[in-house]
Amino acid sequence: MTEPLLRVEIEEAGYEAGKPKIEHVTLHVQSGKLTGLIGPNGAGKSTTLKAILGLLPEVKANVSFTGSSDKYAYVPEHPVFYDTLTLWEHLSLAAAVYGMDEREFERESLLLLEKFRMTEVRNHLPGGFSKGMRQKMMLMIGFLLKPDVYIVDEPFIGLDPRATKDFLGLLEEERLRGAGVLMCTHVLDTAERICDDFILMADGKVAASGTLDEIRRTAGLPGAPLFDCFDVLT
Ligand SMILES: Nc1ncnc2c1ncn2[C@@H]1O[C@H](COP(=O)(O)OP(=O)(O)OP(=O)(O)O)[C@@H](O)[C@H]1O
Repeated sequence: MTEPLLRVEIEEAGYEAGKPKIEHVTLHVQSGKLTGLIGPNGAGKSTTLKAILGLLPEVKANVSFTGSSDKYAYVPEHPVFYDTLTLWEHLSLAAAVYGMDEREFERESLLLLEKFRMTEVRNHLPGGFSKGMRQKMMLMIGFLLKPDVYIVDEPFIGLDPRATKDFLGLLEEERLRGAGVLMCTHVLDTAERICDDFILMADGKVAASGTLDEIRRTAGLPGAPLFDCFDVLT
């Protein structure tokens, strides 16, 4: 097996000393693969992402990004934005922070605006955007950076079916380019369709991991949909 782009071994992590919320979470994200992080509410998925991103006060873990450029994009579940910057200015700011070439920035941003059907609102402030439009803005910033690894927290909730399709199309392009994706989601039928492997969490631990067939074997449910395995294992 080739060297993963992201290697995570969390011994324990949490929000307060002596009160770990997750324990013994190991996961790898491979180039060109999409890993789904799934589990019921409160299972520890977001905590795992925060531990990976270095956003938690209490973490005992080894996290290594081994991609060529060490670049990753985090797309949060709840959009974070500046009230006084337009959509275009958000893209421009991200490009500047990552030292992107001006012409490449313009070309890629215009393409992304078109793909996400947001060209007409590119000079608008996100305060006036709908939930889905804000979510699209976050996704566009992620895609603009063309990172080795995408860490995406629940991307589907605010997106309408067409935007979901646009997003999945772009994700597929990125996967073909060799990017790896770690994605948290509750939308199990989509996860089942698009993910190469899964980490199923329950009660702060990994309840099962591997390909859908491996998850089915762990659940003792050959041929079953992911939803049924989820039910049995959590
Ligand atoms: N900021 C916080 N401070 C203290 N405890 C927290 C905090 N955020 C989450 N927790 C706790 O950590 C545990 C795991 O929560 P986490 O948010 O990781 O779950 P999740 O799997 O992402 O759930 P969901 O599907 O509902 O988003 C829960 O017991 C939760 O109460």
